[in-house]
Amino acid sequence: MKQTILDVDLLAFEQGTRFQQAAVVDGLMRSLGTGFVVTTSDLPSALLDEAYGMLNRFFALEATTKRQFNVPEAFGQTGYTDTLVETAAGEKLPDWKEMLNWAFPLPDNHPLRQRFPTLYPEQLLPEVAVPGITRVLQTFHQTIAELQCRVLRIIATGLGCHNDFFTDLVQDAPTLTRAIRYPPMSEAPAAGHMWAAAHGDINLITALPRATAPGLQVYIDGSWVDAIAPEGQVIVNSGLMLERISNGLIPTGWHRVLAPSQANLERLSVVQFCHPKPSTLLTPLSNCVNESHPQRFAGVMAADALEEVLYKIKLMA
Ligand SMILES: O=C(O)CCC(=O)C(=O)O
Ligand SMILES: [Fe+2]
Repeated sequence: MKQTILDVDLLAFEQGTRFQQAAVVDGLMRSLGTGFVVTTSDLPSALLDEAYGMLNRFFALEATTKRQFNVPEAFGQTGYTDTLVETAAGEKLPDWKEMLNWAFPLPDNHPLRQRFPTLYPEQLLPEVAVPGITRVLQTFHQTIAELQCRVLRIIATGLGCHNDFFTDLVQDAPTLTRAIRYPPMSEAPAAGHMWAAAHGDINLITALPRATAPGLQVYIDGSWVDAIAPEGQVIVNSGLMLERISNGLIPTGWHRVLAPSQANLERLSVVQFCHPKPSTLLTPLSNCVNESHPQRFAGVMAADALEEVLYKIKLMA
């Protein structure tokens, strides 16, 4: 059967009849069989445009200025990451992209920060270079994080759990928002680099609002398909951690970012990786294990799974 990406109606789940709720859950689970689903976003279009405007100003700065916002010991979990650093697992060539990452700041003495300092670095945003950027990017982060929680409630229901199964797990987690600039391919240092080589994300789910240009492709039924988030909607893809928890029932959504043929085109995107707390033991849910689906994965701590991937993608040098 050909699988397709469906649009899931969050309000029908939250305010609809039992029958409507069941239809939403069913549609979401069918769609996530591809690793992807689309949903309406509460992100005001004006906020997204304001964020892209400020990010454009940041990425247009001199390379030496941008590098002042790099935090070497943060492994790409906050601040600026230069081009040609992140490398998809198993790939030889690094991606042709530069990034700014940020998360919700936790207090110094928060027990999760004390225990997992690598995953909770002191947040650094380029406020001095682009005044006002912190407020815009933090509002963006909060709005999308709340949207991801709403999607997770439907996923939890689809997995046969209480709809709040993920709510505590994502509280104070190192959920990360990432702005990416993909420079024109004509400026790449060698042939063979991609904007972002094929990969699955490590986290639970990732939200991808509209970008400034095409390029995102998703792997469905053995082929690469262009994916463009329509105005007012976000694409959500499932990550490796959700695949593990669901015992493979929800596969990881494989994707890549391929530059269109115009060699002088650049692209900006902002995506958010929704994480569980690093102390979470990610283990297949008993609901998802039966005779025809034997337990595929052992339990692993979320922090270990994340650090292993940060090492493999060359963020943890
Ligand atoms: O830029 C995009 O549209 C996707 C980015 C992405 O897949 C990632 O950073 O993991
Ligand atoms: Fe990704």
